[in-house]
Amino acid sequence: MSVKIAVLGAGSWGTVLADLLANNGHEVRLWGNSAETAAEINDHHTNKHYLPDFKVSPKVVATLDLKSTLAGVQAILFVIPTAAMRIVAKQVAPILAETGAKPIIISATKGLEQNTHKRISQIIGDEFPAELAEGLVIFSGPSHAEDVATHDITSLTVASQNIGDAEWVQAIFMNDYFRLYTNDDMVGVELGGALKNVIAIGAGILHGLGYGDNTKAALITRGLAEISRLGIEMGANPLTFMGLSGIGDLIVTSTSVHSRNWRCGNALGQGQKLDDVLANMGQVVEGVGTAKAAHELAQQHHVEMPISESIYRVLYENANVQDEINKLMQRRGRREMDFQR
Ligand SMILES: NC(=O)C1=CN([C@@H]2O[C@H](COP(=O)(O)OP(=O)(O)OC[C@H]3O[C@@H](n4cnc5c(N)ncnc54)[C@H](OP(=O)(O)O)[C@@H]3O)[C@@H](O)[C@H]2O)C=CC1
Ligand SMILES: O=C(CO)COP(=O)(O)O
Repeated sequence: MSVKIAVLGAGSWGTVLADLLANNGHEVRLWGNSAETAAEINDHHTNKHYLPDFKVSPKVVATLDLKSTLAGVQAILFVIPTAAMRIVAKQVAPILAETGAKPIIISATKGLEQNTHKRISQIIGDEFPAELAEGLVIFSGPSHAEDVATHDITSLTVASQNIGDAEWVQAIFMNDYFRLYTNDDMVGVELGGALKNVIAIGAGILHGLGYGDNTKAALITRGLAEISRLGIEMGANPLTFMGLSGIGDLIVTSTSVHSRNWRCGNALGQGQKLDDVLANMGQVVEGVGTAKAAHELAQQHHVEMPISESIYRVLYENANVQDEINKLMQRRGRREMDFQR
């Protein structure tokens, strides 16, 4: 099966996924907002700012015009930062309405919207008619663009309320190094993908401070406990957090030098200022915005998320990291498997 697909977002993940789809035999248009990047991809088959050593398939066509990018496509893959999701969705929806096209919408974005705390599926639900939004497929799991670029074996989750749409997406992406599993738990898959970024900032902080492997394993495991606690309260299937979009993504993001969230935390642990770290990253660090949304959601749902709350205070209230670690260690003793509030 060969399909026509629009990939929206010419950053690191969008570029690698466009390349993978083109190599799978699909017709791919990669839309971005930078004329310079589009020219570089079309003329030199590189995107050096985002992926310095990567050669993009010459079959990927980079575009700047959204209307022509969307013409005749069977699927649209959003791969832009959470902060741009609603802005771009508002540009896409009227173009589809004008032509009556009904492509499958896919999102590989991981985050929660600032102020509303909405998941990506809820933003899509606000901006697109129900018949399109209901088939949305969420694409999530342990997958650094840098590793997929070198065809490292990678497994992900594709979640949809409409499992037939998830299976269609599974089929167009799978190849000998890329394996996808379907899931119908949108809440669990989306929350796992968003909230792990906050814990990954914490893992980076611990590394930057010189803590060892025991500490990092404790953070990851107790981080998963609090992600699960909020997720269960918000209607997720607890088992989803044991899957690729849960523990899988939490492990990769909390242990890899490729992770922007981990690198942000590492720099903070070494004493750098958040504003400087973000200015120097040159790429999105989703966990910073998500930490605020997680803090607000935890309060709203009366769920204890002590690690995420500490990271929130470090990021937004200039709290001292060592004081926060001490506070976490001095909490009263708990039962391990307590997923109640
Ligand atoms: N990188 C990875 O390994 C993975 C990333 N993800 C998720 O994918 C999403 C995108 O991440 P990633 O590709 O890494 O991000 P990058 O920071 O590498 O790139 C972001 C891209 O989005 C573009 N963009 C930003 N705002 C707009 C807008 N309003 N209109 C059009 N394009 C816009 C940027 O354009 P410009 O260059 O002009 O600023 C840039 O091309 C994030 O939610 C991330 O968590 C998920 C799994 C893996
Ligand atoms: O989600 C990711 C890997 O699965 C990418 O993580 P970072 O955004 O921290 O680089």
